[in-house]
Amino acid sequence: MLELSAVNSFYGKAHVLNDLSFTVARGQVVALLGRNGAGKTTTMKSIMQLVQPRSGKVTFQGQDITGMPTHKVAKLGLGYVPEERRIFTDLTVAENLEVGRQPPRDGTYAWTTDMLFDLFPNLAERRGNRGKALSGGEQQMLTIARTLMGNPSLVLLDEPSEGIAPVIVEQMVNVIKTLKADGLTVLLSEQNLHFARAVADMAVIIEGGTQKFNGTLEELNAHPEIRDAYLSI
Ligand SMILES: Nc1ncnc2c1ncn2[C@@H]1O[C@H](COP(=O)(O)OP(=O)(O)OP(=O)(O)O)[C@@H](O)[C@H]1O
Repeated sequence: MLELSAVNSFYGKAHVLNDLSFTVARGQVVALLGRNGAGKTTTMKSIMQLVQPRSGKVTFQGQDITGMPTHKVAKLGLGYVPEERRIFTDLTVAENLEVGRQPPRDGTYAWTTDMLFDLFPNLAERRGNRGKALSGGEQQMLTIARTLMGNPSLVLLDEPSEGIAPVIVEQMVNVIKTLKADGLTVLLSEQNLHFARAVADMAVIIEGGTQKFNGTLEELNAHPEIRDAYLSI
């Protein structure tokens, strides 16, 4: 469904992604793992074309999206939840969701606010509260819910468990499992192997923008030396 082929991305002269190649198959949850500064966010941005790869190719549903403007990439059905929570603090939870509304595409889920409130009960309780009244974890949930209002077929989640309370992390695990059961494809970046183990089918590990591992979580579990070399536990 999504394929990166020999992607090289730079910030000025700094070469941050080196010949990165991996695929995300329809219906899979893939975890992009690596330490701080490994290049996870740059990979997400290179998929969304917020950073345009200098060479290599990004293909989504068979279409080459390399160099395409980001808003067009989003229109094709790629939803992006960046690491920094982007909600409108002066709008209510319900209003924030409305801002994200996009017409459904063929074959994708057509989310309604009621469906999202079922998925995120905390947000349902706080639907009339302004964004600024929410906790960090609730803001993270709202950012995800708002992205789902755009009816994406693939969601990119950049470090969804970062900086949120353990009880909310457990809810996030359930949300991702539900999305997978509903047929959504997910690529998430994580430093937290525990979280990845709970939700992901496949793991891609990067270090210094270079791929070090690509396989199932079972394969990764069978190789603790890879985990020790490239991940902080
Ligand atoms: N706007 C930028 N300009 C220059 N260098 C950058 C920029 N953004 C990131 N970098 C550098 O690119 C490298 C990869 O950063 P990136 O944010 O992709 O890593 P990451 O794996 O997502 O880490 P984190 O967990 O900190 O988000 C790092 O060395 C970082 O310092």
